[in-house]
Amino acid sequence: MPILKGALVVSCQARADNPLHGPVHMAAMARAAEAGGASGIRANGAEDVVAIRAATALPIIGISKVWDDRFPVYITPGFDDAAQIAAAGADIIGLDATGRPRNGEPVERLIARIRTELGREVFADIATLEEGRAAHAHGATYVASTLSGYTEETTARKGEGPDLELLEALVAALPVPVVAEGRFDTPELVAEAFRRGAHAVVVGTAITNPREITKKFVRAAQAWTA
Ligand SMILES: CC(=O)N[C@H](C=O)[C@@H](O)[C@H](O)[C@H](O)COP(=O)(O)O
Repeated sequence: MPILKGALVVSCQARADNPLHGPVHMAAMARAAEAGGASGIRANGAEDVVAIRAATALPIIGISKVWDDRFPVYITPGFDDAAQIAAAGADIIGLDATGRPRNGEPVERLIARIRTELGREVFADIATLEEGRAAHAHGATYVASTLSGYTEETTARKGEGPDLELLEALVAALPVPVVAEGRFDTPELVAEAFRRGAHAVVVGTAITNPREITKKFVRAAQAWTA
């Protein structure tokens, strides 16, 4: 199932250090997101994807985060990671499509194999316009601003809210659906993304990470009481 135009996709992810880590909590998050009107789910790891697949019929963008000190790429670095996520029930495979070194085959081959051997759409996480163009040329179905602020070249962007300029540039340059993802943490920013031509918007932390949401409120409380 594809991600439809105008979709609000909710990213349901919690790392091992998060009290909500684990498939039971992530499946409940996905059900809550669906009940709230979400049109898609992004999820990490085969266990979470299996549980979410059982909980909802919404399209799932599945990723597999694999950390390896030798390589900067950790979002679905290799074909085996993609195959596991597809087998778990993901409709669409999300991956790091930057040109950075990865533990696996070159990204162009990875994209081609996911499409032909797994029969899945590819959701390309990138950080720059050039990477977006390359991902499209390699056959990505969707191109998303996910990694802006998280690569060496773009770290300066991280403290600055979502990368609306990159979003706009991708929309102008590419004939494929461009998805806004990364620090879209208010309804107003979601509306702004659509105004700038986004096909869909993915929201994670601001909806599904109560620890980080609590921190924001606590900071406000502390600033007031200091
Ligand atoms: C850089 C990276 O690894 N991003 C990850 C990708 O899956 C997630 O940690 C983000 O939560 C997701 O992209 C949604 O973004 P935000 O949580 O800002 O709404």
